[in-house]
This record gives sequence, structure tokens and C-alpha cells, in this order.
Amino acid sequence: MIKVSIIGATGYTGSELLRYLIPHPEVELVHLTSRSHVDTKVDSYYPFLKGSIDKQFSELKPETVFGESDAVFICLPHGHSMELAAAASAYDVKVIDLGADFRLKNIDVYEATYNVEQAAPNLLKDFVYGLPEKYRDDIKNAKYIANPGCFVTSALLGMLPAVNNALVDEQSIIIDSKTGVSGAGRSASVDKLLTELMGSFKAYNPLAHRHIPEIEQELNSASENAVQVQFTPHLIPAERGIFSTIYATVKDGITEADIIESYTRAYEHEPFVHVLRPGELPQMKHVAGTNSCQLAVQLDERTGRLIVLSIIDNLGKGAAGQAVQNMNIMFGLPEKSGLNTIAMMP
Ligand SMILES: NC(=O)C1=CN([C@@H]2O[C@H](COP(=O)(O)OP(=O)(O)OC[C@H]3O[C@@H](n4cnc5c(N)ncnc54)[C@H](OP(=O)(O)O)[C@@H]3O)[C@@H](O)[C@H]2O)C=CC1
Ligand SMILES: CC(=O)N[C@@H](CCC(=O)OP(=O)(O)O)C(=O)O
Repeated sequence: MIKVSIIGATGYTGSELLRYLIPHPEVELVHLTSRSHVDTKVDSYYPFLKGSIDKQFSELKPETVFGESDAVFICLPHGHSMELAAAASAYDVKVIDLGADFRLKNIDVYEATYNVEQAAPNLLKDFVYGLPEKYRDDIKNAKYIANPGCFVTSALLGMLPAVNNALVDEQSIIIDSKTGVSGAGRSASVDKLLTELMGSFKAYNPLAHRHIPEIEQELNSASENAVQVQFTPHLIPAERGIFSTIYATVKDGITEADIIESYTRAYEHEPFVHVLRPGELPQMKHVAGTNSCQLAVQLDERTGRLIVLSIIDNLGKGAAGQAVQNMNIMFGLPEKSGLNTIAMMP
């Protein structure tokens, strides 16, 4: 059994990790840390876990958590993982960070984007960007994983085959994303409460969202030409889910058959990415509570634009599900272990 701990287990990604890890056949949960609920029974804090877990939240003591675990998930707000990763380096433990501290390889870009100093620059090279569809071989041997951002995952899975195969003008990509409010975490501000959003819908951070450099970093490393994206996120009155509609102008001579062939080839062996059949359209609900991504791919012959509809659950493939997928790859387990959930309908 793999001894697993979660730092910041009282948040939304922490609870989603528990949902995947409690039934995981190869996992034994060891430490579940919290600042505000030390000694509270986990199933008192999370009544949906009654009968599933008999543990208490504990204080974060790095030497105990890293010293007694094989794998540790860090689920803290941005800026807190650098010091922890440095502490972990003294132990034989694998770390999967769900935050953004090690996603951006360029330190200046990271510091400008997050307005915080990169306090562990020497560890950056050891962090593998945790998108299995792009970095599976590196993930197998990694000690540290920087789990991708949620919008970024939906954008990259939607655009990587097009960029990899030079199907689209790399400067023409427009990503229009909608997200449920759980993306903002459990202690979100008033403007992200469902009561404020119900019956409404709004855009935020249109020109400066912190995921823009992350999307561009990963698309640029897949492309011979410079990639620049336009990205606008929107909040919708839903608990979870991301729906990205992505537009890009196709290059001269590229046909819909070329596009379908590239997407099919890219994902035919991927356990969690599903390219829909012609005419099928995705709905956020169809991936809720799962680690799946569904893609609808079409060429608009009239405008010459590729349109990709990409859906994930922000807490699933956008966070905890992808983190468990990365753990499975790092420990040589079947990639779907613990991740065989099916979306709830209706
Ligand atoms: N929500 C999402 O959809 C996604 C989130 N992420 C990233 O994952 C990480 C966790 O997100 P999420 O679970 O949503 O966040 P939450 O706000 O829901 O939870 C964060 C947890 O961290 C603990 N915490 C909060 N502030 C501090 C602090 N200053 N020092 C130490 N611990 C603190 C809190 O627990 P306590 O007070 O008990 O200690 C809290 O439960 C973030 O970096 C986020 O950006 C990534 C992808 C998707
Ligand atoms: C609704 C909402 O606020 N969403 C978050 C993204 C959440 C996420 O998953 O991104 P990180 O992993 O980078 O935190 C935002 O727009 O900043």
C-alpha cells in the first residue's frame, strides 16, 4: 500500500482527493492536515464521508508528514508550497502540488504573475508539469509534480493536437471559458458566492488572468512558432465544471479530415480524454465528479475556424482527479486506479 497524506485537507480539492483516495485499492491515508480543524473527526467536518473514514485532521508537522508518507498532496493556496517542497527534499517522498508555485518555469514570469518571490528556484527543474497527455514519461520518474491549473487543463487538452500538428495560426487562438464557483476554493469572496451568481453570469480578469502565461508556456513548448492566446474566464451559477469554447484560424490547406485525424490519433490511447463523434455536443454535467475530458472538434468551413468545445470537472481532471492520475503513473499503478467514477445523471 502507498502511504498518502494531504496537506490542506479541509478545502475543496482536499475533499475531492478524499473521494478518490478512500476507495483507491492501493492507498492508505496517513496524515490529513489542517490549521483550523486539528483533532476534528474527518466525518464530522465532511458528513458525506460518514462510514467511509475513521480519522482526524492533524497539525502540519513537515517532518512527520513527509517522513511517514510515500506521497503527499499539497492543497494550499498559492505561495505556500515552496517552503514545503524544500522541506520534503530531505525525505524519500513524492510530492504532488495542486497549487501554482512550480508550474511556471520562467521565474520572472512566475513572480510577475503571482506577485510573490520564487523561494525555491533550485527545485523548479525537479518539478514535472503534471499533464499526463503531454509528459507521461517524465511523470513516471518524477519526485515532484506541479499539477496544472484547471482552465489550463481544459485549454491544453483542447488545443495541443492542433498546435502540435501546426493545424492553426498560432497567434489566432481564442479561449472562452466558463467555470463553476468551486474553482475559487472553499473560502471564496462574496462576489463568487452562488447567491450572488444565481440567475447571473459574468466575465472576470479578461486580459490578465494568471492562467494565460501557463497556457502559453505549454502551447509554446509544443509549437515551432510563437503561440499567443486570448483568454477570458466567466463565472456561471454552477458548483463545478469548466466549459471552454476555443477558436483558432486553420492554416491554408488544412481540412476537417486532417483535424479529426490529429485529435483521434492524439487521444486514442488516453484513458480520460474522449473525442466526441461528429454531431455530439458536450455538457459539463457529463464529466461532473470524474477525471474525464470530453472534446467536440469541428471546422467551420464558412469562417475557416477550428472550434473545439472542451469540458472537464475543475475539481476532477482540473485538480484532484489529475493529481491521482499523476500519483498512479508515478507509482506504476494502472492509470485508472481509484478514478473509475461515472458522472451522475440527471
Ligand atoms: N478549486 C479548484 O477547482 C482548483 C484549485 N486548485 C488549487 O489547489 C489549491 C487548493 O485549492 P482549494 O482546495 O480549492 O482551496 P480551499 O480554499 O478550498 O482550501 C485550501 C485549504 O488550505 C488551508 N489554508 C488556507 N489558507 C492557508 C494558509 N494561509 N496557510 C496554510 N493553510 C491554509 C485551508 O485549510 P485550514 O484552514 O483548515 O488549514 C483550506 O482548507 C490552490 O492552490 C488552488 O489554486 C487547482 C485546481 C483547481
Ligand atoms: C472560479 C475561480 O476563481 N477559479 C480560479 C481558478 C482555479 C484553478 O483551478 O486554478 P489554480 O489551480 O491555478 O488555482 C481563478 O480563476 O483563479
